[in-house]
Amino acid sequence: MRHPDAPAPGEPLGAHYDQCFGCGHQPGGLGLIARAGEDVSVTAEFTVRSGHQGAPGLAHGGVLAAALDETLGSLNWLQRTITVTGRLETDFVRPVPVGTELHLEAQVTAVHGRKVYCSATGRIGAPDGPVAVRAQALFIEVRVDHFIENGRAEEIDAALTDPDQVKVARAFEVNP
Ligand SMILES: CCCCCCCCCCCCCC(=O)SCCNC(=O)CCNC(=O)[C@H](O)C(C)(C)COP(=O)(O)OP(=O)(O)OC[C@H]1O[C@@H](n2cnc3c(N)ncnc32)[C@H](O)[C@@H]1OP(=O)(O)O
Repeated sequence: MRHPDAPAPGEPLGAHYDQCFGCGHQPGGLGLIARAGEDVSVTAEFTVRSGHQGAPGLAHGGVLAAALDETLGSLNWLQRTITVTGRLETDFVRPVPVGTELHLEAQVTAVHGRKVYCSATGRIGAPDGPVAVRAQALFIEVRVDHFIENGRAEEIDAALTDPDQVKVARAFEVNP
């Protein structure tokens, strides 16, 4: 399951796309930073900012689901495949105040053909802090054509001519 050329445990994974809401450099994004873990697992952190609020002083549930989704999506780096979220089931266990550093971890639990089953947890304040959110997810392996055929032409054209982006696509897809 873990690809032999996967980043070593502890290695930062970087952004799969600079404009990504989760891991890219978007001013209103999550700014989530993920690292490779042991086997097929990752850890990640993101700090809840005022622009992430739903109720006063608390993180929006959709933002927390996005953080889980992004962390789960980072598992792509360890498998060297491209997968997208097919199903994401989320448990919101505790409210998460603005200013919280959320510590996330995710792992692959099973693979059946193109289907990758995985789970994730987000904890408040520390890797062993109280559990705030949990997710069970199904990711489906796709080819790079999934993006080329479905993405807006403007961004696709820019991505395909960006050497850094092409390098990322190659790092995910062993047989492009
Ligand atoms: C230039 C590129 C750079 C690299 C970019 C990296 C990006 C990384 C991004 C990471 C960012 C973070 C992550 C994000 O935010 S990813 C963004 C959010 N996700 C999406 O946009 C995905 C939208 N959905 C689709 O495109 C299609 O539905 C997919 C591709 C998922 C499947 O359609 P496809 O036609 O291909 O396959 P299939 O329908 O034959 O299904 C195949 C199998 O899967 C099973 N199944 C499917 N759905 C479900 C479900 N909901 N529950 C249970 N099972 C489900 C299905 O029964 C079948 O099983 P079986 O019959 O074989 O047993």
